Amino acid sequence: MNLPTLLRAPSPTPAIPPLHCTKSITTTSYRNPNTENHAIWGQNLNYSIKTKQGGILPILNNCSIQIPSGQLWMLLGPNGCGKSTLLKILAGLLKTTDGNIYVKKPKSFVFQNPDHQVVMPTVEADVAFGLGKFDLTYEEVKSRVAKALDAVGMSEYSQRVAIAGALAEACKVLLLDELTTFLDESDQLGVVKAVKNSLTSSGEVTALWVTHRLEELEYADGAIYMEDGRVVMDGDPSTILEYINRQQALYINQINS
Ligand SMILES: Nc1ncnc2c1ncn2[C@@H]1O[C@H](COP(=O)(O)OP(=O)(O)OP(=O)(O)O)[C@@H](O)[C@H]1O
Repeated sequence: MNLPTLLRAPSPTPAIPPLHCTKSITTTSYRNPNTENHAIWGQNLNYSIKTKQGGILPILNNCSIQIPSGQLWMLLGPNGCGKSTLLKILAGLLKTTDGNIYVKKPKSFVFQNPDHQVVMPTVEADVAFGLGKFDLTYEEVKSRVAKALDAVGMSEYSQRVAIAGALAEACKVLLLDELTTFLDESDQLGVVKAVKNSLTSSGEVTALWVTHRLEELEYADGAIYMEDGRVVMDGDPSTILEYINRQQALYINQINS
């Protein structure tokens, strides 16, 4: 049995419906990177993949982004708009087709599923260690470990361990991909607060956090909204939230009419 692959159930429906916007609204204008004030900067990033049929599928289209140092920014947008791709490009896990990038180093990418970290969080594996002497199925071990972690209020600890691993490396930039997707509401807010506290106490770590959960915006210093492979809006989280709520209302009206 592969203990590190223990997974939690996926969270309920994403908060953001497939919105559609046809033009840029209030994106910042991007000049040369100010590396003193910005930890993350990307200009006109393009990324496409080759399809099995030999065609080209564009994923990012002239996508530009900049995040001030020492702040927590959230990256939002409908499913498939390119958030994870952008994050992986900033992390250096994917190469852009073209565009310019600056990301302060050291940087670390924390995956949605903590089991995908290169250095595995050992929380679940440690809890499961004593179960080796029993003849249990994978599902039984998974369920016992989940219940035991729940019982001591540690369900969200794998994510925290993954983040701690990044902080231990003295990372200047944390790139966090939907960390709270597998967590319930109380664990979710615990992880957001842990990241926010780490940033506040260090003063020099910058984090970009991909999320679908609008309630997390409360903890953000800034937010970016993407559609169709590009940034359409960035800045104050409450302005982004108003925009998303307006678009959601329009979307619901459209499907009801
Ligand atoms: N290797 C790949 N092969 C085919 N399509 C891909 C590949 N990688 C990404 N895509 C497509 O690119 C688009 C953007 O993917 P990405 O995962 O970046 O979106 P996302 O905004 O993070 O989505 P989600 O919110 O659902 O996680 C999606 O339509 C996805 O299906």
